[in-house]
Amino acid sequence: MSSATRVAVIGAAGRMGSQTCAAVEAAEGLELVARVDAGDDVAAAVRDSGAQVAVDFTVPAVTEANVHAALDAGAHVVVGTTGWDDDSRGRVTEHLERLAAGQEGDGPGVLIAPNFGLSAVLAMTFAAKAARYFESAEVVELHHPNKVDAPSGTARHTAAAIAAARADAGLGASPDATQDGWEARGADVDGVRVHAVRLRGLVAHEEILFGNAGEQLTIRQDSFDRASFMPGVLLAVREVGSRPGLTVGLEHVLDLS
Ligand SMILES: NC(=O)C1=CN([C@@H]2O[C@H](COP(=O)(O)OP(=O)(O)OC[C@H]3O[C@@H](n4cnc5c(N)ncnc54)[C@H](O)[C@@H]3O)[C@@H](O)[C@H]2O)C=CC1
Ligand SMILES: O=C(O)C1=N[C@H](C(=O)O)C[C@H](O)C1
Repeated sequence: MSSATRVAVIGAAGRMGSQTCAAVEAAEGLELVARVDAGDDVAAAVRDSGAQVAVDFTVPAVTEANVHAALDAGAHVVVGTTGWDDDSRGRVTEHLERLAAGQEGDGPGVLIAPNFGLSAVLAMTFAAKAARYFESAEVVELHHPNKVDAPSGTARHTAAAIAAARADAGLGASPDATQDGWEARGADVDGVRVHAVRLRGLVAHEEILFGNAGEQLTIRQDSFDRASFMPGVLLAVREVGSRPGLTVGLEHVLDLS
């Protein structure tokens, strides 16, 4: 029997899922054992294939249920799908704790990464470091028009990290004299304005803008091709089994946090 890590991909027919299947098939030490998509029984597919790691690239409405099903089927889980919040992450943590309590040794791991692209992870890390030094901060995310959610998971994660850094530094709200037309000022994510562009030709891009009197810092990253996400996905697949509990963000795996 092969000693390769057995991997199931959920959302296998989608843009990210199909690339992930190809990347797993081409990767040394990994074996693709299940392609799962809408209409399939996730728990049965993961259990029957003997998958050790399940990767979820589906849609926000179903990703949490898929994670619980894959955990119950005995797999570690890597998640790239967006739509997670404190409540859904909390339920996964409780599930992981229940599973760990019922077994010897370390329990399973779940790694949720809003973005697997190195340029995006670095941009978020740099933005979190820069945030304390600037009076103003805003985020612009730009994506292909087939994307179903806005703002992007990456932009939410970026804005939350900026907001936390600003709070730690004792900064208040960014200056903003707007009285009318708030709908044009983007979404409010933890007090940081986030703007979403949907444009044919784009894949996934983010610009983080910081301003002080007389100066500006712009951090920009571009994923021109979904191939850019694959090294991060494969790294997560290889690492998740040695990280019991819930990890949020590839920055922790890359030692950037
Ligand atoms: N973390 C990251 O680096 C990245 C995350 N994403 C996120 O990944 C998710 C998927 O993106 P795309 O692949 O572009 O979407 P997509 O729409 O191309 O693919 C989604 C797939 O999920 C399937 N699906 C729907 N319900 C299902 C269910 N109940 N069980 C199994 N499969 C189901 C669909 O049939 C489809 O094949 C989105 O949330 C997106 O924001 C996308 C790119 C990178
Ligand atoms: O839907 C996408 O395409 C992407 N989704 C993720 C997000 O919402 O941040 C990651 C990346 O931006 C591509």
